Amino acid sequence: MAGLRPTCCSAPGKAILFGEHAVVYGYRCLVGAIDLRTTVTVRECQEHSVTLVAEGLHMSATWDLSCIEDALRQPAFSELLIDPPSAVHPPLVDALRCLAQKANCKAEPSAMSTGSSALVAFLFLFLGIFRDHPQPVVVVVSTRLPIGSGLGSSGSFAVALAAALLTSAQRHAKIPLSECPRCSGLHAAEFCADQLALINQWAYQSERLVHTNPSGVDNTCSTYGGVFVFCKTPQPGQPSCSPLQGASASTGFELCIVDTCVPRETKRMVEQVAASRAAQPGVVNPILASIDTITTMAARLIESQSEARDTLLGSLVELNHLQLSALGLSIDRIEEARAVLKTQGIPAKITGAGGGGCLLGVPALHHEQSKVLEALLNQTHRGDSADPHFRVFFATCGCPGVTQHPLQF
Ligand SMILES: Nc1ncnc2c1ncn2[C@@H]1O[C@H](COP(=O)(O)OP(=O)(O)O)[C@@H](O)[C@H]1O
Ligand SMILES: C[C@@](O)(CCOP(=O)(O)O)CC(=O)O
Repeated sequence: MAGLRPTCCSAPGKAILFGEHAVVYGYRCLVGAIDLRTTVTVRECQEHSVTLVAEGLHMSATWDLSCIEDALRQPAFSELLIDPPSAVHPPLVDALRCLAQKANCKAEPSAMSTGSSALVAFLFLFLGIFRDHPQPVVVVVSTRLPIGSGLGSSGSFAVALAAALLTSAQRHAKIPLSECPRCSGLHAAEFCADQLALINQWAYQSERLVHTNPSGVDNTCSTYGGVFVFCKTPQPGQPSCSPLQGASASTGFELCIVDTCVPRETKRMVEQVAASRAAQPGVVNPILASIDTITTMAARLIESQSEARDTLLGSLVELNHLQLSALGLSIDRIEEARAVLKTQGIPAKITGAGGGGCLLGVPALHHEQSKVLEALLNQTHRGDSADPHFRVFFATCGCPGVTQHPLQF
């Protein structure tokens, strides 16, 4: 068989402009890929082992290759790990968790709980893609995204990893880059439509392992890039995506992001909304439906060249935040940041799952203004001095999706 092809791929994070949580229930969501990317390199390993180095989590994990080969002979893997995947069955999840625990792991104790779902996702993708010919590899993951903050770090991790593993497995990948007829004419860094669909399919199932019930917006945005309206369809993993038209969508636009630096887990926040919806459907369902109305209005506004656009978008941002807050997704620190932003005339809303994480402000400020804002936020912060500080930064929205890069040796 062909040897392992050393590979480097990156995938962007995402910012949900409008529609988070509602998107889980089949409503629309407006999302853009941002220029903070996760990069994955895959290289052959000299030892008889498989190693994942997750730099952002300060964690590394190694399995002896024979341990992986033994696992692959178990029915949970040989029968339930299908290529390409369309489901993650509970016995497979249990078997992946069990194998994750067999890793020789080096990590700060604080990274262990965050890291465990990363290990399960990694094993799912590695075993699934290399299932017939597991090879000794070292996989290194680095990211410019804050992890667990609402900017889609897990989706970009899954997409960059799936792309890098599929590319490096070459012979095993269903559509090797060099042999795909649709690829002729594409830039070397690009993937063709079939490859993107395959990457997205693997990444979506990987996201299901981390989040249980993801809408699929994060992995789809990291795969395809751009700015688009996303909606789940009854076919799992086959969403409807309508790219935004107009100048802003094609050139991209800047977002002002405020990170509260309060960690939270998407899975838990999604479960919280599901519990409220089950307890109070008559209250929660109309909120979700009205989020959809705002999402549609915002998409039309961004496409328009209206002079009043920023002002109108600002009021939609404000309204959408109040809806998310009514769903119980805000916390004191988010409201504290919003109050400071308001004094500067910047409407801001939760982006992503909420409960901590990031806010996005409209319109974006100049870089110098953002430093003043960051200082102001940290000065007026009423919390304990041991609390992490607010961070203010920029992201360009509308960036390219998953990409291959030349490998630096
Ligand atoms: N760069 C990375 N390296 C390893 N694991 C990652 C990375 N980024 C994200 N993850 C995984 O994704 C989880 C965070 O997902 P989530 O709670 O959805 O936050 P986010 O909003 O950033 O996607 C982490 O706990 C970790 O398991
Ligand atoms: C809350 C949700 O709509 C977005 C979650 O985004 P993030 O994982 O917080 O980056 C969940 C989902 O779409 O699966």
